[in-house]
Amino acid sequence: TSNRKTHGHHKGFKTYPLIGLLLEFLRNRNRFLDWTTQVLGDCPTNTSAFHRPGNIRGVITANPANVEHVLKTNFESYPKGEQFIVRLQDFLGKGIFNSDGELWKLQRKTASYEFNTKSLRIFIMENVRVELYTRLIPMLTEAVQSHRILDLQDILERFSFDNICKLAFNFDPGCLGGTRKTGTEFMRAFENAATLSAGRFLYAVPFLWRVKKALNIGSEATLRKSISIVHEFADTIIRNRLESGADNNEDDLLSRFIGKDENSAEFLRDIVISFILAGRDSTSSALSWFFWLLCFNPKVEQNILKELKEIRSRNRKTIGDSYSVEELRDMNYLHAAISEAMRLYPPVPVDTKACLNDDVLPDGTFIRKGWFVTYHTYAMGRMPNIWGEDCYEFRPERWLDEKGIVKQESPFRYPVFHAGPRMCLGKDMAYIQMKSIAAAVMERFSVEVLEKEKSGGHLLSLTLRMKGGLPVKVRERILLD
Ligand code: HEM
Repeated sequence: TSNRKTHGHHKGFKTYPLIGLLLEFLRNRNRFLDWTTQVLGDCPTNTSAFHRPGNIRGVITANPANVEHVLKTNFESYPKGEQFIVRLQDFLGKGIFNSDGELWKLQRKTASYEFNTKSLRIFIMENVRVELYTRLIPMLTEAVQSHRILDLQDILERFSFDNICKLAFNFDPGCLGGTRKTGTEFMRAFENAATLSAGRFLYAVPFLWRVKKALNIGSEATLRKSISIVHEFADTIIRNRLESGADNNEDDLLSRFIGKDENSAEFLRDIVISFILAGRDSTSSALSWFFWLLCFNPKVEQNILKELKEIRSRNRKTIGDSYSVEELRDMNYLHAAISEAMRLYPPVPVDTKACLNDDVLPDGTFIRKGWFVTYHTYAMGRMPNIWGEDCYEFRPERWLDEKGIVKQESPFRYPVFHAGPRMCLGKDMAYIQMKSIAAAVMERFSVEVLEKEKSGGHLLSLTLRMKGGLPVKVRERILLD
């Protein structure tokens, strides 16, 4: 770190006359997260202005007080904003993930009510159980027997895509080990639509995508095609459901939204797609990094296995039984280890809002109306003033109190699930899913990451994914209960 401080007197992002940050932006585009983490770490309040041509100006921050101000205290002044909404509109329409103001509030109200119902939790638990026992475990068992190398990230992405489609509109695409071709096609189209929409933020010339869209060429042509596949697919399910009229009483989110308000078929599609996007590859991202980190931390792995064993023996269970919600809740160490993995590798590493009024952030940084503000969750996990000098170490213990119970962390210091009125709705569901998968896999299999020193690079789309996937070999784990 002393080395970094000798770079010069200038703190923050360099600005060149005329071309702004363009040179540095282009040079560092592929290592955006680590570059910006280093710059913010060198700034006195971990906050810096950012400017690149096309009149893109804003503030990037890794400061908890600023995050609280933007996400909560002054929430009304920092919506998603036009820049965000315009780029994602073709794909997401007016869904919860891509709306502000009244439109957002309405969907949020229905959704937060439904996410707190017992019936939804039971539905989620059952979906996870079925996917684990009929797909994931058989697939890993087969890989043990055939010595096959697996891409664990791909498998986890398929798992969570199946899961979120069940939750959203009770459709099982069968992406993991299924034989349904249409399901996999839907997943691919969805992935392309998400990645290419996000790609609209990365143009060196910000509005080039509009030109390509108007001409329907290149990535914009692919995007249009992917979106139409996704939309047609969702429309068919929704039309059938609407036609079934009074019979429509399923446990999924679609039914819950049909039951609540008079929503048009198109709006229902927007709602469903937003939920699929929100719940799609965040848990798989978190778990991929979690399994990767475990390979460097065998002691943590042992501690998790010990905790699982205690829970099994307390509840007279053996390996092969599934865990209840209460048992999952008792897995404090596993919870801590997953939270710790997401501290270092947050599934949503940076997140941006628009600024509606001139304002001064709590640390004194001025921000002008029309600028953006980005809070940098990835950098925040690597700030010594938040987590201490050992912030680069993977240490689940930092999450536990003396009794071994998980401590609540301030969402402004750890905005992995966002914070304030727009905080993630799926947090509990995500932990249920991640803990169920981790427990079921770890007590049956040992996972060996291949080329573990080489892996660990990341790809940036809307979520943080591992470059080149996560190639692993699984072996049967013999545990003596
Ligand atoms: C480890 C897993 C997850 C992480 C780290 C995560 C993180 C986040 C973050 C950072 C946001 C804020 C995005 C923004 O508006 O700028 C968000 C929003 C949201 N998340 Fe999650 N999420 C996870 C899993 C899920 C799951 C499984 C669901 C299930 C459907 C879900 C549903 C949502 C919804 C609906 C929103 C939008 C809330 C709103 O705008 O009011 N999330 N999540």
